[in-house]
Amino acid sequence: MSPSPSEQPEPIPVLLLTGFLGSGKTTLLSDALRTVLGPDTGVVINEFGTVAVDHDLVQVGRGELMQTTTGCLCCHAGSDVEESLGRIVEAMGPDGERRLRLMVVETTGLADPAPVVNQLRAFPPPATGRGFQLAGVITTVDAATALVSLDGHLEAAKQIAFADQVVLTKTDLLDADGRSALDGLTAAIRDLNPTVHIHDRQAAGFDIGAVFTPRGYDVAARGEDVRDWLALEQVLGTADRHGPADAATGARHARHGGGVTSFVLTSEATLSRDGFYRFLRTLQLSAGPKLLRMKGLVVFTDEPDRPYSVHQVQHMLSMPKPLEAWPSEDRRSRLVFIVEGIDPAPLAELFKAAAEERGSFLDSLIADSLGKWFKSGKAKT
Ligand SMILES: Nc1nc2c(ncn2[C@@H]2O[C@H](COP(=O)(O)OP(=O)(O)OP(=O)(O)O)[C@@H](O)[C@H]2O)c(=O)[nH]1
Repeated sequence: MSPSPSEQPEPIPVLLLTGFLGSGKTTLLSDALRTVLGPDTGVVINEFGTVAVDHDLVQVGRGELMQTTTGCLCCHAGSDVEESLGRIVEAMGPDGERRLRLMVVETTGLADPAPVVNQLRAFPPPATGRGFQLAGVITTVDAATALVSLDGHLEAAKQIAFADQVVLTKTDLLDADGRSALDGLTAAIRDLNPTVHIHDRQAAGFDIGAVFTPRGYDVAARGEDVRDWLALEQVLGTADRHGPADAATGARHARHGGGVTSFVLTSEATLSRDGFYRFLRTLQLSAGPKLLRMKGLVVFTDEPDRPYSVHQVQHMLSMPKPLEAWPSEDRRSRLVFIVEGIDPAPLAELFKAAAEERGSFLDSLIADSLGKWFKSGKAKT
């Protein structure tokens, strides 16, 4: 028999953390875990590719409180969110459910929030135990690239429309032109979501605790578009909108972004540092807006005991940064790419040549690859 409402314990609040590719979700979450979220917070991280990297970049040592899912949550919302949250509760042991204060679910940068929000709102009260309740949607917005992302990707707009808290990131990277464009970006956010709270991650008074405080999530406060999208999702269900994976590369052909694919490049062998830097430079010079996101861990031959994290978001490349230690047993170099119209095969060749530092071969490949990328039938002009 279900417990009566007066006996029903408080559900575990769930915060949804979303935001377009590379907008700073994992960085914000890591900071929150370090500063304001205690050991009573469970975390589910969903990644687009087949190889999880964010899990390694968040924090070492969260053990059973961390679950990673690959494949896109918005395509498998039903099973994945509930199962992952349930696994965390289970792993905490008999007393775990009572001790959990909060769950945070980080989606992929390409996730459509509508099916995930629908799912989180629809969890029925459990026959026993606490169950889960959506307690807020936090969306990170990259001040340096958001206007371009909003232009080409409906998901970026939907992520803002569903938020009750928007966190503007990377305002520290803006030059004078970027600063003056900031008013335009704020206006675009307000157009999509007039009542959202907007925080600047880099402002002196930024209150990360307030952003990660569970609250009620009121769909009625989010506007008509959000209500329509939620209703539409209920009709459409969670059909696989990313399409089948390519058998050879594991690349997935997404219908979300019209030709967005993901693939991963790995190397068991350590990489030549010079070769890898040339590989990065080539990417930055040639891929342009076709490269939506690249991230991963690499290990260099001259420093085999320490991995480096590497990030590129559209044209913005962050140089590799050393991590203090290996975050897991997996000691391969691995790079996850999310691209729109780049053929993975020449990129894989280029990466291999870089790893081996085949100098002149690398140079000839660079020239070849550029040609292949831009001649590719899949490439957009
Ligand atoms: N300068 C600066 N860099 C930032 C800021 N926030 C994030 N970054 C950097 O932006 C890059 C991407 O950050 P992530 O936190 O991995 O972004 P993400 O949204 O989790 O990325 P995906 O999960 O791939 O969509 C990393 O190199 C971060 O260090 C910020 O406020 N300022």
